[in-house]
Amino acid sequence: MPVQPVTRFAFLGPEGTFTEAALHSLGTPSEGGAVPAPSVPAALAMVRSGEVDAALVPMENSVEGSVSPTIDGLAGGEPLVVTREVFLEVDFVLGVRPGTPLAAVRRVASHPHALAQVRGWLAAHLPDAEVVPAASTADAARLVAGGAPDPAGAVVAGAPDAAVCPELAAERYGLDLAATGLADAPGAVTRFVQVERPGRLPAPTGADKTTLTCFVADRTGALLDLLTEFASRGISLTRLESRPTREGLGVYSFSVDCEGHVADRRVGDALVALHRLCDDVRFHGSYPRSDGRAAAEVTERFADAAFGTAEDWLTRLREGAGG
Ligand SMILES: O=C(O)C(=O)Cc1ccccc1
Repeated sequence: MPVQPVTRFAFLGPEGTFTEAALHSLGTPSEGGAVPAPSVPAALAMVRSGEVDAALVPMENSVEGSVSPTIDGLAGGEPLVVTREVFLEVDFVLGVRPGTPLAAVRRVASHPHALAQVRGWLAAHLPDAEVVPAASTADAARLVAGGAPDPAGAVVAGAPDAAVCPELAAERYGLDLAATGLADAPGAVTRFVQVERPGRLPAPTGADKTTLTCFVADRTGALLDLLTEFASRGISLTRLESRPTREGLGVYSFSVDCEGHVADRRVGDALVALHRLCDDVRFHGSYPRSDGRAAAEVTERFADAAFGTAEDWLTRLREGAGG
């Protein structure tokens, strides 16, 4: 299959988000090839409509866990596949309009995942501030910059007066840094994924991941059965998330990242079993692990050769041979 170069990327915007930093860390795209989207669903919609070739969106964070709009955006709608992942260490500053002292901050805005990672800092330093969600960290910075103090020195109603954001976003929107190093858990890492329309399957590298959504019937042991298909083939999961299907309380799908590539026999074999077992399985791609770590010990029993030998044996049996 010919590999089409990705030239136009949507990213969770506006300018100055962690997602944009992650995109630039990939060395892509070229001038004018990065298009800010107002939300994750909007970025995915731009891929589906063909307006862009790919989107870079946050998938999960080492402190706050999965980013639901990304998980749900893959699970529903026209098929999309992950073709690359990238990790970025994130830390936060408090951006304020120039001249605003910390004591004057009444309302703090940011992306919910950022707010969750600075909860302790906010409780210690701004215990009375109202905390409001924004579409992204940079959107919060943009909103703060747009707010102006009224002549009496109070903040115009509605605008937040501080943003929890990357230092780059504070700079981009002309904000002062009222505080730096806000993260409650230093060294937190966010994983971003490159999402495309199906049609391009990255070649196996020996250190890959595969992403799936499994829709299981509402019955006793369904999750155990699903997990068994991976475990019995020596496949480790690197992420497992249950998400409501919106059909009613108690009806869930499972979003799974596992080690290995669909071209690996053990992964292909597990997918066949899951297809038989589940109401539906959506394949969201196989792609290289960004840490390059090979699947934890693919032992001889789970290697491609072992599957080949076993299948040859079955073929001989079906041809009437004994053994
Ligand atoms: O809002 C951003 O800057 C994002 O890219 C999403 C996000 C939010 C918090 C941590 C990591 C990524």
